[in-house]
Amino acid sequence: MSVFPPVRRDRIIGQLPQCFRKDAALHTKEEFNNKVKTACQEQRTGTVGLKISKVIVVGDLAVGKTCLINRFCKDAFDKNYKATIGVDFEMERFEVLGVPFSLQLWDTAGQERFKCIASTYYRGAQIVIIAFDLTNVASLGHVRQWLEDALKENDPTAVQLFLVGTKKDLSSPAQYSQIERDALRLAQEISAEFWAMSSLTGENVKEFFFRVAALAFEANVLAELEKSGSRQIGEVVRINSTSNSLYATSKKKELNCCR
Ligand SMILES: Nc1nc2c(ncn2[C@@H]2O[C@H](COP(=O)(O)OP(=O)(O)OP(=O)(O)O)[C@@H](O)[C@H]2O)c(=O)[nH]1
Ligand SMILES: [Mg+2]
Repeated sequence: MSVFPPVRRDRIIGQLPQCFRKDAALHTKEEFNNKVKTACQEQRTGTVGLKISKVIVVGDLAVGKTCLINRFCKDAFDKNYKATIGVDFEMERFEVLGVPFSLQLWDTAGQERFKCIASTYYRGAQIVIIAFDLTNVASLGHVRQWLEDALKENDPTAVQLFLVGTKKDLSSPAQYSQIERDALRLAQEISAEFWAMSSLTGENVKEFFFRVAALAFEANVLAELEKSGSRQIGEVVRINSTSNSLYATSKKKELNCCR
């Protein structure tokens, strides 16, 4: 008998959720990797079903990190700002291609005075989400610093990186297209997948977290297959080695500067 509660019906992922922008994506494939699909069908996903992948959400104070997590996990939105003190976390259980998969979402403090507490929780992250406010250019300017801090505690080559613009409901179309241009350029430079969303309206929030869960799951299954000597089903698989992976060759080089 499973010790976990059943997965919610609205957390079931049967198809690969698509990226937001093809020019700033971790990969642009339309479907899950074939080796992953086969492994799931044949129930050869090893320990992935028992794993909990750690996700950290970082970024300037008041950019909307807590609201983002609350919109997805609780379908709630609070217009009053309450600073996160240190960290907080939520667990989210998914079923991906029939296999249970969990994300532990760590909501961290953006305020300078709480940063040193929060940064002690960065370690062991598989996914780093850097949030900035689409109506605040300075918050986009601080993204590289957040990246550097997050990667100090983690293996840059193992981390999947997302750059998320928040508060889309507050930006005018002209303001949005200007900041999106800069954000796309930065996302490409740091090998991150770019998304824009609103926690107030919920626009793109569920799509984004489904994409995060799916890509984290895919990477975990590929790693598991590699670990268990996947020669039975073909040659050894390397994560990020497909031609569709936009950042396959640039990732290591780019991220070394942030160590
Ligand atoms: N209009 C609008 N307001 C938002 C949105 N997301 C967050 N806010 C508001 O922005 C303020 C800050 O949101 P938080 O989620 O608390 O920000 P935070 O990044 O967690 O801040 P720290 O915990 O201090 O790092 C709050 O007043 C929210 O209501 C959004 O999508 N649209
Ligand atoms: Mg917060």
